[in-house]
Amino acid sequence: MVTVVMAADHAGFEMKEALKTDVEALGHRVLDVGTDSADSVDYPDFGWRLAAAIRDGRAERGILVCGTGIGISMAANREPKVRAAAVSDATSARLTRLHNDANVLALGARVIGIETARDCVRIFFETEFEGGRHQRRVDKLGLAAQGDEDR
Ligand SMILES: O=C(CO)[C@H](O)[C@H](O)[C@H](O)COP(=O)(O)O
Repeated sequence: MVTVVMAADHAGFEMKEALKTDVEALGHRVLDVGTDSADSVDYPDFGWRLAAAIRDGRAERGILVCGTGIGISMAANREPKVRAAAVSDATSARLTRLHNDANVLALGARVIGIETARDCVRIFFETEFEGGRHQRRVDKLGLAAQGDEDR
């Protein structure tokens, strides 16, 4: 069992509410940091709230929902401890666990339906990180951009 922090903007509110029961049915604890209605809000505020919970150790995993999953994951990924993947299909949900050790799943309520979202959530929690060559690459994700200035 892990604690899963969940956050959404107004576009993702309804999907976040629906997915809470899925997360609990998988045996995890939900920490809901809003939003709490379909009233219009700014997605960065909720991406940041989720990121703070991961940063402070109040949650090990997270789920984000906005219209596309993109804006809210961009905001959360400002925190180095967050590896949020915006995903629209089961294969991406599986591969982002296997290869990226994603700790946050970001979904788009205006892009996918609830059944696809449910599949992504289940696979996200069922799939273990593969490690090996992927560990070196994941370690680099925690660093500021750097490298060869000549190219
Ligand atoms: O952040 C987004 C795009 O990546 C989300 O889709 C937002 O939910 C969207 O921008 C909100 O738009 P709205 O017109 O204010 O509902």
